[in-house]
Amino acid sequence: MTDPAALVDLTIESLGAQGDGIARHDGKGVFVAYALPGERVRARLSPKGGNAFTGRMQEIVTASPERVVPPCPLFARCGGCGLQHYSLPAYRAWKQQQVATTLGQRGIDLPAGTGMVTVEAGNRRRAVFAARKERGEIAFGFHAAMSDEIVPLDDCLLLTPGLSAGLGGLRQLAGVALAEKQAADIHVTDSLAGLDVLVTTDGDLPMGRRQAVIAAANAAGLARLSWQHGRRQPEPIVMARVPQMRFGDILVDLPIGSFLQPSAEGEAALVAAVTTYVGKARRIADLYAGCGTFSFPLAKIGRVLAVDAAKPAIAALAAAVNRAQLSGRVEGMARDLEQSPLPPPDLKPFEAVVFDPPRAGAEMQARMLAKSRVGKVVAVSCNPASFARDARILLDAGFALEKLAIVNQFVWSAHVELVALLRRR
Ligand SMILES: C[S@@+](CC[C@H](N)C(=O)[O-])C[C@H]1O[C@@H](n2cnc3c(N)ncnc32)[C@H](O)[C@@H]1O
Repeated sequence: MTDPAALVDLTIESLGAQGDGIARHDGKGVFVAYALPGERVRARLSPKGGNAFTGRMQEIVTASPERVVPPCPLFARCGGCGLQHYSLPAYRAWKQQQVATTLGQRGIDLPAGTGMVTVEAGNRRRAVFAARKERGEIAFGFHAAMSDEIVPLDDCLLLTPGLSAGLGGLRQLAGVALAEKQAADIHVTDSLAGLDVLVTTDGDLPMGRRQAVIAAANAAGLARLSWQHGRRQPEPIVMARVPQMRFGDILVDLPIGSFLQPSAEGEAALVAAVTTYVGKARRIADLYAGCGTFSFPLAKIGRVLAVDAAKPAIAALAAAVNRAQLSGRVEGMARDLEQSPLPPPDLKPFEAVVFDPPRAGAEMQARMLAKSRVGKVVAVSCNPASFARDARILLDAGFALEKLAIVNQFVWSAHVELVALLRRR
């Protein structure tokens, strides 16, 4: 049996779903972060639980020809990116292969012509930063990989220019907002009106610090600053301008902490695939609609019912509908689709149904769609595994997977987004 602290030489056979190199040792899998397929590496083992080891890489004995110099000096310290050391063509081919393998495990083949759109770095318009105050000093940046350590950040290649330019002001804000030993997550969206910031932490913002926080938010030019203690209602602290986004031609006021696709370019690619796949339809249901990312572009095709569990998102969508005098064209409905998926009678009016659930997928709704007479389903997913499970339900009910588009909008990470057209045969 291997001494778990032993140094061993390993040959990396493949990359796992999280982007770690995978080797075998003593009949067990070894996961080695930052190692690439084909490489020979020297690693120190530690048990990972189950039938696996973690291998901490000590040396690259033989490097892959696909290994490149990571563009960011913080790479492998900062947990924000996992795959900057892989050449772009190899990285893209691996992502496409990941989707093919995950679907293959459910007996689903990639349709002919499946392509991938890649979003360039420098377009991430949403990010969550970590901040903590220790001995009067503020640490502000991203967490190190699988660690509480905060890697300080002056710039980041992933972020939009607006987010990058805001980093100094956000650090100053965290410095005056947090008490000694207090930690916070700082959620930032680069909206059309400027930065929309939500601080989530384990306490209220006390009166004694409030004026300094308001001054720091104004000095940083934030559009809005909100504060959330645990899971309580977020409280707006500063509202200089209403943070808005444009979906199709329609301006929507963003609710505090609401979902938004991570980049405008990724969103445009998803919207293009969704509207093309829907094609012609008089009535469309947009399930897991958020604030209307797809609903408003789809409203140019047909009448849209937009459904989401988040009441603030549906209220924001409804307000935008009223302002744009789109009532009759787009209707919002707040509903939990996991607890109460739309049943076949409610699905009857729709010629096309779009769904874009969180990572867990839309299993209950897929079961209802399988029993319904809806002819066209367009599935958007950030998790190929739950997509494959839900698609299998539809395929078993007589749908065919006609088209698939992969959107690589999580640059230098192992994540992918995809859009699929399933049509009832
Ligand atoms: C991946 S986001 C997609 C949102 C929107 N389609 C977009 O592109 O901006 C998933 C959405 O599902 C909603 N959601 C999560 N759980 C839900 C549930 N059980 N029922 C209905 N909606 C849910 C979230 O509020 C969120 O808006």
